[in-house]
Amino acid sequence: MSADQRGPLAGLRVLEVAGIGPGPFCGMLLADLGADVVVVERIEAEAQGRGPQAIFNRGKRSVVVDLKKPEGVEAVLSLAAQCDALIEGMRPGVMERLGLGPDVCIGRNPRLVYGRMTGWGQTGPLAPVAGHDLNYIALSGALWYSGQPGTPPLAPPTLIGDIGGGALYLAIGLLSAVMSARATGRGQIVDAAIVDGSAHMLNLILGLRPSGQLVSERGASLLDGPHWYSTYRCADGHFISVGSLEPKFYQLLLTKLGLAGDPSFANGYQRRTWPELRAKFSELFAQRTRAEWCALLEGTDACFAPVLTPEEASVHPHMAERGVYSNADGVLQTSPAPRFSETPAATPRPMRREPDVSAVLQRWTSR
Ligand SMILES: CC(=O)SCCNC(=O)CCNC(=O)[C@H](O)C(C)(C)COP(=O)(O)OP(=O)(O)OC[C@H]1O[C@@H](n2cnc3c(N)ncnc32)[C@H](O)[C@@H]1OP(=O)(O)O
Repeated sequence: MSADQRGPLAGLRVLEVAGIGPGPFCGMLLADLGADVVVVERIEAEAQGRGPQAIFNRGKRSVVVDLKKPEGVEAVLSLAAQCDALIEGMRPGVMERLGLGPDVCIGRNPRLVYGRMTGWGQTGPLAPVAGHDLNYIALSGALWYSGQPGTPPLAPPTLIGDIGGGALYLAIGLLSAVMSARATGRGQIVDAAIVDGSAHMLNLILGLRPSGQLVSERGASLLDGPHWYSTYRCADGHFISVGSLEPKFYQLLLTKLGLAGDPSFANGYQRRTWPELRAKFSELFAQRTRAEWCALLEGTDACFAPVLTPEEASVHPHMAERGVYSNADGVLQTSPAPRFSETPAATPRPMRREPDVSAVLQRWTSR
């Protein structure tokens, strides 16, 4: 184990076949927490610069291998034989065609956890076709919930599908299967599909259906309709958020806004009042700048926060004190999460390219 592999996953060896989006993000998460992640890059892989790879490949090492050559496939099999987990995110069937399918890899290493990251999953009528985050969450039911009446659904770019429903579910799947392999000596395949993960994430809000707090009509549910759970534009064009879900916090918000005595807000929990009260809030919040609303509401129990850009977030006193963002190597990025009291993660360093596969094998077989 090298000195920079610090964190709760130190000693875990992961082989990542280079892909796009959720697979590499999962590899970054594991590397952030101390795993030794080696990426199998394509021959034409760009040199690591300040592109997107600079962040999601941080903390990893890489080797360039041509998987279209038998010796390249054999080299990757020799790495698979020495690691705990493998991540691949190609179209179903591609790894098998290359001679690197789960049967072959687990045949070489019975304890291997073989992680497969896709949008549609390994099975089902859509499994073989191309798609991206937005398509996967649209099909899963997770996209439907976003948006206001009369507007098309809006999803935070790739956060719900690629990251929430994809990379994070792959990570928990891999770590669960590694725990199981350590107990039983048997590895297995983890089929992490964004349609499964993003649908699974819906369970929290699906729980609101029986009570009628989640309904099919846009803008009429507990978390997309009320004026007290929304974002608003301020006088300077910036935005703020209020999320005063509980009556005592709503009352405080009204008091702070000077609306406690206004009878129209007294029934603010009744759905029929929401469109009118939302319009009133919009008018009110448009009268002052974001900074003025922060001065009035931030740091109180009114459940308020300004909507910040990542650059602004990085210097906000709360975020800065916790060191959530860093500017490592001149690239704005966020720090490893979550935090561990006994095995803190190391500060991520840029990916380093190994001269060849034998350099990795030497490290992986020397301990
Ligand atoms: C913004 C987002 O939503 S990101 C999430 C995108 N979706 C996914 O990742 C889901 C799973 N992946 C996929 O469905 C597909 O990989 C897609 C749609 C992303 C891309 O499709 P394609 O570009 O057609 O790639 P596909 O995965 O089918 O094949 C990869 C090719 O690269 C080749 N390849 C991969 N690594 C190497 C290597 N190191 N050396 C040589 N060839 C390589 C494979 O052999 C394969 O070529 P082949 O079909 O000739 O055998």
